[in-house]
Amino acid sequence: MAILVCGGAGYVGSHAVHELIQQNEDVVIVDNLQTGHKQAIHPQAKFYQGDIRDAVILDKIFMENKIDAIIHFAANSLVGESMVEPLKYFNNNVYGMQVLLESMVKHKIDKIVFSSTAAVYGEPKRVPIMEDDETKPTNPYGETKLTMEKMMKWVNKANGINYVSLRYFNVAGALDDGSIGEDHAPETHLIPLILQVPLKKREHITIFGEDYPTEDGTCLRDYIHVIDLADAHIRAMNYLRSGKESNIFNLGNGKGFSVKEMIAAAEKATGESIKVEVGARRAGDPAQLIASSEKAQTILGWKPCYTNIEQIIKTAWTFHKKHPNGYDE
Ligand SMILES: NC(=O)c1ccc[n+]([C@@H]2O[C@H](COP(=O)([O-])OP(=O)(O)OC[C@H]3O[C@@H](n4cnc5c(N)ncnc54)[C@H](O)[C@@H]3O)[C@@H](O)[C@H]2O)c1
Ligand SMILES: O=c1ccn([C@@H]2O[C@H](COP(=O)(O)OP(=O)(O)O[C@H]3O[C@H](CO)[C@H](O)[C@H](O)[C@H]3O)[C@@H](O)[C@H]2O)c(=O)[nH]1
Repeated sequence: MAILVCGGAGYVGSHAVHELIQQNEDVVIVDNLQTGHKQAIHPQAKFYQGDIRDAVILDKIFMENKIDAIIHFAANSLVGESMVEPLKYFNNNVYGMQVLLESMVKHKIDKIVFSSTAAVYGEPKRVPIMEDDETKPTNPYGETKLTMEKMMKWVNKANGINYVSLRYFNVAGALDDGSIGEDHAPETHLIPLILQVPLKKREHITIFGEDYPTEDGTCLRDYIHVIDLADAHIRAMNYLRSGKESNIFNLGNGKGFSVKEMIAAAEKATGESIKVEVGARRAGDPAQLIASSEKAQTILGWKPCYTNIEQIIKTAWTFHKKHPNGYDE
């Protein structure tokens, strides 16, 4: 039996595939390569280039392979873009989930592990955030992910498809050897943008606002290493395999780092000084997002291995030094 990884050529998906194959799982990938990279596809995975909104390709995959469970990463995930093109997000994320679930019902696949996000919470009323805290997304991206969670909830009741939704906080880092890592275009995430300065691809990093109600005035985020995240997906899949009920888990390290602390940590990790400018706030940024991952620790037995922020940044640095222009060059 194989695992179908939707979006396995992307940043998080490629690391999850790597860990699945390390654990001797058979992996099938479907990815339309809209943001994914051929070079990130594990050579031992069977790859179908296609779109999850295409029921015909899903039929073909389910008929040609014995699929035990699905891990679903395929989505659009830029908060800013979702504010200006919300329908693109509803189409790819929500309609994509609909076609995938319909196909799962048709082919009697009853397990799915889903990439959700801290963006489902919106502006948190308290930190650390717990899974049953209020969900009130402040952007269409978060709204689509919450809708996708609700679709799984109702399909679970009606059709018996069991799910685990993993609400990630800020994903960071790369495989230790730097063979795969984060390559988004445009890049919007803080760590790869900071690292573009010592790579001489960017003059300085702009801090988006230093007037937040935090100790140094910059936003606090909870950074979780992509390999710890991959491990959580495998645990979630095995949790479903053991017949346990559908569930939702936060995934983070439980500690917030400010933008200024991240820049200082990157200077230490790279041994280079990083030029900084302070700019205006970015619309929609909550002052702090910090996870309580207690539930994942208790129920999935998950424990992050990468808790040192410099070490997390170092793994990203190894990837970027090896691939200064991303995968394609
Ligand atoms: N990176 C983060 O910080 C973060 C945080 C929280 C949640 N997430 C979620 O994790 C998932 C993966 O994020 P990522 O950073 O790896 O993104 P990514 O863009 O690198 O990966 C997504 C992959 O899915 C593919 N894809 C998208 N739409 C598709 C479709 N319709 N059919 C087939 N393939 C399709 C893309 O080509 C890409 O390979 C996303 O669902 C995202 O919302 C990411
Ligand atoms: O050039 C930059 C880029 C980012 N930041 C700041 O750095 C922090 C982290 O920003 P990222 O863009 O790296 O990450 P976000 O916290 O905005 O977003 C992440 O968490 C979200 C959940 O809220 C979504 O899941 C999203 O996909 C995921 O990348 C924010 O305070 C942001 O304002 C800067 O100061 N300068």
